[in-house]
Amino acid sequence: MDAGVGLRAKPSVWAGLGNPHRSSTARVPVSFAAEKPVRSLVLGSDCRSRCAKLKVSCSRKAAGIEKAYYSADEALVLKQKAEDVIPYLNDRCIYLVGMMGSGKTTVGKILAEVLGYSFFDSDKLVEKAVGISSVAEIFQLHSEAFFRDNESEVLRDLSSMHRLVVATGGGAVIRPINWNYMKKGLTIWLDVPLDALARRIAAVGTASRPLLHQESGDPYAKVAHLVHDIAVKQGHNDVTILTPSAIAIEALLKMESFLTEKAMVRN
Ligand SMILES: Nc1ncnc2c1ncn2[C@@H]1O[C@H](COP(=O)(O)OP(=O)(O)O)[C@@H](O)[C@H]1O
Ligand SMILES: O=C(O)C1=C[C@@H](OP(=O)(O)O)[C@@H](O)[C@H](O)C1
Repeated sequence: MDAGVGLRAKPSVWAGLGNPHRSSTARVPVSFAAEKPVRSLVLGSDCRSRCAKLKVSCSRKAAGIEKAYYSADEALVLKQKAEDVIPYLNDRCIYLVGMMGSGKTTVGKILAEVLGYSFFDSDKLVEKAVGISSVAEIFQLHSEAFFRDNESEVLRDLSSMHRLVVATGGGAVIRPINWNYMKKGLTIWLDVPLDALARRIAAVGTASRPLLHQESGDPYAKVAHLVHDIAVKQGHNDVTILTPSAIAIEALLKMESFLTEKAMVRN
């Protein structure tokens, strides 16, 4: 079942999902379908493809929130909001999508922690699947297409699982098939203005993000249109500077609002 939910954010407040080229109206593309629980999976098991195999156990693991400090007050709100949303989630997976540096990993770890979900970074799963330790090297030794093939395999396999928060790669939205996989859970788009993205990436360097590393000049010029294309299809939202925990709280609020609305429509 496909669905979407909208939110209007105050201009100075982080919102969520969508198009950085448009302003403060927010829209969260959310979709779901009933699934059977699966405890483990084989990633990239299709021998017809060029994708490698990887067995991933889906036991709960520490999310590892190294940098995402939040106050005791925020921790309380996070806990409370998570408790509100959990009954409506029905163990569905949560996928974070957004540009490189939009905070998918940082926010995803917080969400996983407070929801009691397992956190996965799809880039890391691709690295494991192909046995190469960085995305940059995968691009160098193979190609972007090879990386994308494996990314789709990973997302396909994750889509049969439950209780995961998945930080997808910035380019995962390029392939429509990936949206089909992500539709089985809730998809949250973190929309961050390009200048803020550029500042964050400049702070950490582009070595781990080969798409940006290859570019001279403004590294976002090449990929910004992708966000626009998806935003047109999915709606948009606005994000200004807020802490990762504030963003996680907002994401929980959006999920709750969407899921309770759906429950009311059904009843
Ligand atoms: N809300 C935020 N405010 C400021 N910096 C952030 C925020 N969220 C993430 N960051 C920083 O931006 C960089 C990229 O974040 P990350 O979570 O790795 O993004 P992604 O997984 O989308 O590539 C990291 O250095 C992270 O600490
Ligand atoms: O999907 C992509 O095109 C990629 C996303 C990046 O990850 P983040 O979105 O986590 O920064 C990084 O691994 C690399 O540049 C490839």
